Amino acid sequence: MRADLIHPERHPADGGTPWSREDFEARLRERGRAYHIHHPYNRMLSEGRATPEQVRGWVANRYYYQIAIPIKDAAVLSNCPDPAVRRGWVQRILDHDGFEIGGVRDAGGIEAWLRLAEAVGLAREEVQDLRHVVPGVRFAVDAYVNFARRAPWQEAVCSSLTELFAPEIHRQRLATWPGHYPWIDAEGLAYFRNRLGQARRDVEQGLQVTLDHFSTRALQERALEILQFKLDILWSLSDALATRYGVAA
Ligand SMILES: O=C(O)c1cc(C(=O)O)c2c(n1)C(=O)C(=O)c1cc(C(=O)O)[nH]c1-2
Repeated sequence: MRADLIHPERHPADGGTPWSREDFEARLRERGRAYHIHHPYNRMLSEGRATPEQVRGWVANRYYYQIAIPIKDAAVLSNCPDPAVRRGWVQRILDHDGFEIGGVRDAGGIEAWLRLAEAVGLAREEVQDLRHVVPGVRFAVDAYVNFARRAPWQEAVCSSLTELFAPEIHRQRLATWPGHYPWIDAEGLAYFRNRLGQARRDVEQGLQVTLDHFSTRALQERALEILQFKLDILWSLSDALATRYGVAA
């Protein structure tokens, strides 16, 4: 992990005039230009140039990210002393792990991802035992979880803000995959549909915490670095997939 991400004291205490909330948010959103939606592996997937093996490789490897997310969110909770923030944040764990409360049952995002895996022709067992997960994906995802464990909780919250850009990539899959990949059972795409609403709610909370906490110019610049670190994690994950499965020109 980059030393400056775990040692905030290496940044100057006063980096100048703080940006307004609107300006700061606009700068965070502007980082979407480096989102993995622009990675060649994702472009291949969304433009219909992926083989079944390349689709399956992506789904099986992304499962490792899916199962890491609630562990990451539990790390945020464990570092956060504010019950009001925890009350909102705990919902993320339920979103992914599912729940059964008062007769209401939701199978959760990990189960939805396994259904996606089956829809693309993978057996649950070969996804759950992680046999397809390549080292670069493991390292990238583990870096995210480790950052959330060790950083102040507000920084871990900030690192989740790639979710600002996630609804667009989910919408892109919903719009393009059925036409390009008719061999995938459309029911398997439910994960992406479910995330549209969940990500919007997540982003509201994550953005609130970030805009409140990173209030000096030096902190705001640090927030941008943290977001870039997370963008790099997702980009590296796709790089590792491209190395393993190739990218069609
Ligand atoms: O499919 C994607 O491209 C994508 C990206 C991201 C992201 O930007 O981190 C998330 C998700 N999906 C996702 O489904 C999800 O639940 C999620 C949680 C988080 C997070 O950092 O807490 N990111 C993402």
